[in-house]
Amino acid sequence: MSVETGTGKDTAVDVQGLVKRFGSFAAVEGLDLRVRGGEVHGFLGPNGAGKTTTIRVLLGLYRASAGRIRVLGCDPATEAAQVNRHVSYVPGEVTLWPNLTGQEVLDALAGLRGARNAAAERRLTEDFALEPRKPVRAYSKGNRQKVALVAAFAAPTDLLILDEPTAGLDPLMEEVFQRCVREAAGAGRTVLLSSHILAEVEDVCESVSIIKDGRLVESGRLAEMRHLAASRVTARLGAGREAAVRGELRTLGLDGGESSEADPDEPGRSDEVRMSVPRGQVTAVLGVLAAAGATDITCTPAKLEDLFLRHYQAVAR
Ligand SMILES: Nc1ncnc2c1ncn2[C@@H]1O[C@H](COP(=O)(O)OP(=O)(O)OP(=O)(O)O)[C@@H](O)[C@H]1O
Repeated sequence: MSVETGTGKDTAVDVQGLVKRFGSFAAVEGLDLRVRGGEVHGFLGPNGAGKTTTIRVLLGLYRASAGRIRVLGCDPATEAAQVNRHVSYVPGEVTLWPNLTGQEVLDALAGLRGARNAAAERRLTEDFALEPRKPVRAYSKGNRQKVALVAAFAAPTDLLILDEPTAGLDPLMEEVFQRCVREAAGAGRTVLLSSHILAEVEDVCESVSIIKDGRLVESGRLAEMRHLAASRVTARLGAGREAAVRGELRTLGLDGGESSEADPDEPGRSDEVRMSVPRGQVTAVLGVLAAAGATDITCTPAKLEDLFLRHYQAVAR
């Protein structure tokens, strides 16, 4: 199945003005979300932001209260079977039939789907070090998660919707997961990844949407976000230079930075200044610091984590 061509670019997920109410409570309030075909798209937001609710609407498990939703060109409210044929879904808490073995679960899931790539399944079972002969009731949370991941990646689907899929995976398996995501994208599949593991998102996603209180607060390509985010600059200033340097930083439109007191146990050491500097001003700031004879100058490029965390603060509704 090919993705929808609706906005000039192939769009795998196209959500406009989604509202989902539970009684009088709006879990999602006018959300726009667009995922282009073939990209790995991070779906971020604090607890309770509405990610799982949105995903459930995408899968046709919840009916939207309002909005236009298209998944691979289909409306999940009326074409859920069509959507589910072409979508792999992994929830954060996988529940499986406890009396079946891992392999029997994979057989059952493939049977329900009606399509299977047995070779991919065998390879993924090995990659994720899954013990397919064990009964599911003997599996740890991480192992149950692995069964769902093997089934999802092995299925011949165009879109993977992964809702906190790596909760419970150990670091080695996290690596396998990231490799699988990259391979899926390399094969032209689209991935929508909801995750609280910011490093994971930073490593595998090309673009992200951040939601809060059921609304989109930021969306875009990570490379561009990185470019917009500020760098961290620290330096040590000689005694008596601080006021002059702060004055010069203010003329550049910066707030002069924070400073830490000189360590009383090390009287020879001067004060440290720390500041957040927009990328375009880094060269000018380094020039000011160098001219003032600053030492131990460090400049750390923007971490996406800082950008993300900005949106996680002040969550209370
Ligand atoms: N079936 C439901 N009935 C009533 N309220 C619900 C229901 N499902 C979710 N909610 C509420 O909707 C809001 C959004 O929940 P949702 O699970 O979508 O958030 P989330 O972004 O996935 O959070 P988390 O990161 O914690 O998994 C929350 O306030 C939640 O309590």
